[in-house]
Parts: sequence; structure tokens; C-alpha cells
Amino acid sequence: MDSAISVRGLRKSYGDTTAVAGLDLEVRHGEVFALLGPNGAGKTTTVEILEGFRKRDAGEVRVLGHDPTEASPGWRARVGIVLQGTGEFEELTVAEVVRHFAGFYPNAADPDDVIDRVGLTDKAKSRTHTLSGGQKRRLDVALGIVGRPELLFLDEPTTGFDPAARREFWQLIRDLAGAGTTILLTTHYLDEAEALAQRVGVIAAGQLIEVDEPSRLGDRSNAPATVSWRTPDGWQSEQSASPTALVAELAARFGGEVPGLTVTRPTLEDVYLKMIGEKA
Ligand SMILES: Nc1ncnc2c1ncn2[C@@H]1O[C@H](COP(=O)(O)OP(=O)(O)OP(=O)(O)O)[C@@H](O)[C@H]1O
Repeated sequence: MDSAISVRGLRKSYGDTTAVAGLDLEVRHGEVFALLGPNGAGKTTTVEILEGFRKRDAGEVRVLGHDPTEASPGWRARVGIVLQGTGEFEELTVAEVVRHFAGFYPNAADPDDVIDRVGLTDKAKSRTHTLSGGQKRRLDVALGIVGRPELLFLDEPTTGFDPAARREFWQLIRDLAGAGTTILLTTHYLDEAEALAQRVGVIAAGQLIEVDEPSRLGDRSNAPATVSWRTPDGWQSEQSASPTALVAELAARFGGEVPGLTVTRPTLEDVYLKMIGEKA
């Protein structure tokens, strides 16, 4: 089956600065794919090329089967983009802005339903300049999904959200994914990538250096575990490739409960930081 996004050898420079240096990427239909990478790695440049907002210097790009530089209105209607900020509509209410945007699409969702899904029903009659930062981001999301896109681009969607709002937003993303929407997410929150994405790709210095499921990235699932426990002299830890055997041995040694026992493996953040550290 064709990929929703297919990129081969993508390159883009700004003067002497190489932003994207031969990047390859495949995003399957219906998956949530998270792009991770440090500041300046080339994520925004890549995503804006895929959205048809920037021209590339070289490489092949297909988004829903089309080259974004030749974007037709029909293609645009199938692609949802969550932009940051709706400053020009400050005097309109939330409901008015969402209805206005719904008018751009041939097959728009019901605006009231979209407002409800992003949790802004209480604010539907408020002017947008009175919204909090997190509420403005929810409105941005509403505008990105009102056209019922097949593919949704989300650039750092939960920056500024409180923890409860983030969980609600994650549920919205899961609902959209469950309904078959393909989602390309950029985020600096590793827990967000882990919670939402089937696969994550790490960009460093303009190239995709690894792609895998979050639980397997950097061979994380095979990494040694750290087993820690308390002894009369203080804490002790040991790295072990077979932590179950070590825990059994400790249980025998202590004759039952091992004081303060924890078994941990590297987190997604641990493997990610190691990966981009090696690349730097
Ligand atoms: N319009 C521009 N003109 C000149 N240089 C640019 C422009 N846009 C981006 N760059 C440069 O290209 C490189 C990649 O930037 P980009 O915004 O794609 O990174 P990013 O991975 O999205 O970073 P962040 O996580 O900080 O958003 C950086 O060195 C940046 O300074």
C-alpha cells in the first residue's frame, strides 16, 4: 500500500546553513508518527516542506500521493494543519472562527461538535483574545481538524497545556487516530511521543537517524536493567541483562521481601539523549 508520506533524499539549505541534509521518511496510512529532535535539527523545515509551505532544494516528496509544491485545493482539503495562533480573528468568538474555517472545506465537520471535542464548549461565545494560552492551542487544533483531514500535521501541539489538558488532548488524538486519521506529530515531550505514536523518528543535523516503535528505540527493550535495593549500609544497585534471576537471588538472600526493590530500564528520554549526544 502507498505511504501517506514518502520522502527520499530531501535537502534544504538557507544560505550556508544546511537545515535538511538528505532525509528519508515513510509515514504509513493511519499511523501516528512522532518526529523528535533537538532545536534546529530540521523538523519544522521538513514539516513545512511536506505541508507545501516551503520549497525544497532536492529530493522526492509525496504526501497523500501528490507533490506538495503542486498542491491543488482538493489536496489541501485532505490535509489538516495545526497552525500556531489565530491573531487576526481576535474580535471573533470561538464559534465564529470555527464556523468561518468550516466554510473553506467541502466536507467539514459540525463546528459545535469540533468545539466540544477540543473541550471549548464553555468558551464558544468568548472572543478569542480572551482565551488562555492553552485554550488558544485547543482552538488551533479545532481549526486543524474541522475539515475532517485524512492527514493531520501537529507541530508541538501541547506546549503550554496543563497536565489535565494534555491528557484530554491525547485522548482527542487517539480518537482521531482511531477514526483512521494519519498524524505526523513533532514534539519535545518524550512522554507524549511514547503515549501517542506507533513509531518515532529521531532527526539530528537534518537527517533521520533512527525510526522505531517507542519501546524499541535505541534497542531499549534489550538494554540491561538496573536493579536497586536497600542494605543496612545504604543503597546498592547492579546492572543486569537478566534482572529476574538477580531479583530471585536477592529474594533468597533476604529470605523474602527485598527492601526498597526497584527494577528500571532506560526511558525513552535516556535513549533519545544518548542518540542525539552521539550524533552531536
Ligand atoms: N527561514 C530561515 N532562514 C534561515 N535559516 C533558517 C530558516 N528556518 C530555519 N533555519 C535554520 O535551519 C535549521 C533548522 O531549523 P528548523 O526550524 O527546521 O529546526 P527544528 O528542528 O524545527 O527546531 P526547533 O525544535 O527549535 O523548532 C536551523 O539551523 C535554523 O536556524
